[in-house]
Amino acid sequence: MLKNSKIYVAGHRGMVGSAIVRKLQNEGFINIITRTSKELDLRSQMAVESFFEEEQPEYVFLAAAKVGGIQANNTFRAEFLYDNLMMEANIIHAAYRNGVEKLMFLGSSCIYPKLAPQPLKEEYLLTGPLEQTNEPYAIAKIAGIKLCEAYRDQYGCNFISVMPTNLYGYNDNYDLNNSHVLPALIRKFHEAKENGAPTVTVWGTGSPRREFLFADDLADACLYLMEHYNGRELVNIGTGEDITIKDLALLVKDVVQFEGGLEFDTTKPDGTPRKLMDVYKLHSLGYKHSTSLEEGISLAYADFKNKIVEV
Ligand SMILES: NC(=O)c1ccc[n+]([C@@H]2O[C@H](COP(=O)([O-])OP(=O)(O)OC[C@H]3O[C@@H](n4cnc5c(N)ncnc54)[C@H](OP(=O)(O)O)[C@@H]3O)[C@@H](O)[C@H]2O)c1
Ligand SMILES: C[C@@H]1O[C@H](OP(=O)(O)OP(=O)(O)OC[C@H]2O[C@@H](n3cnc4c(=O)[nH]c(N)nc43)[C@H](O)[C@@H]2O)[C@@H](O)[C@H](O)[C@@H]1O
Repeated sequence: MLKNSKIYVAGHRGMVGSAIVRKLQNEGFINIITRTSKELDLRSQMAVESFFEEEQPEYVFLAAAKVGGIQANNTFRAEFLYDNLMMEANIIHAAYRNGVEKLMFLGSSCIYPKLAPQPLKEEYLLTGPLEQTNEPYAIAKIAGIKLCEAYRDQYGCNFISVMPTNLYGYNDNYDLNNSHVLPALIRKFHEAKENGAPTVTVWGTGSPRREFLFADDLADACLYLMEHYNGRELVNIGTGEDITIKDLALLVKDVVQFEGGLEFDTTKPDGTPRKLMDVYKLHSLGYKHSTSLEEGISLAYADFKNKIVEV
């Protein structure tokens, strides 16, 4: 990408999209185009085609999606399947029709089978049944991967797919019903501390393991791979380290300096027991994350506190 290349970041207001825009700006890219979902509903094929015909982007980061944690995925199953299918199909097809130089599709670690061997290698895709709570979302993401592969095979498009692990960071979603675990715990511990509550409720048993990558590190990896990777195969993006939900909760408790206890609500689902990414390919391509979980949680917590002050 040249500094004046026309780069479209779909989903620029989201946690990942905003991190990618921040990284592009910091690297001196001066021709970044964006649209909010109100300006451009990516589920509309006509609107997406008109946008691409008019703007003719050269590079596309496809970071727009219907995104949420385990409860949101399990509640809004139709929306997670339909919205994500429509957005990716419209953008990928319009990118092909308008001769986009290169497109990056963002999938997710939930595409891998629920009980696949750990750590998850890219070739484990479609080798077993998926986790039920986020199967619609995972199916949509797998369809996005297959679209990129098929457009490469049939039309020679340079469309690449990357699979991020669980993410957190600036501009995260802190809605307790729809968010992922880490932002939810940050908010719960903060509010418990402020309100003098004796305990914080953690969903599930606390025994599942999860891997967490700081969103700005993901953005770094996305730019690195957009510049250096042109392959057909998936690339996992993660830290290669995971932690139990219970130990994560204790870590957040310490960062927030909450002095009460934990309670576990086992009426809530645990989801996949473990989904640790094998990051050998990413590392062999020359990229490794830089933000530790402890440091990242402190940064995310500071951002959360700034946001509630803003409100
Ligand atoms: N967060 C994670 O833990 C995680 C983990 C793995 C992979 N990912 C992937 O990373 C990408 C970004 O995730 P995120 O956490 O940044 O999500 P996010 O914060 O919820 O942002 C999603 C973005 O998508 C846009 N969007 C949603 N529906 C749209 C529509 N119908 N038309 C146009 N834009 C629409 C939203 O735009 P507006 O703000 O303008 O409405 C928003 O900016 C997604 O592909 C997700 O699957 C996320
Ligand atoms: C990367 C993302 O992974 C997601 O799966 P997944 O990690 O289970 O999604 P999370 O919602 O982050 O849940 C991870 C684990 O944390 C537990 N957990 C504990 N307390 C909480 C809480 O207060 N809120 C939430 N949300 N969880 C909590 C939850 O039960 C589950 O075992 C997929 O649903 C997404 O689609 C995406 O793929």
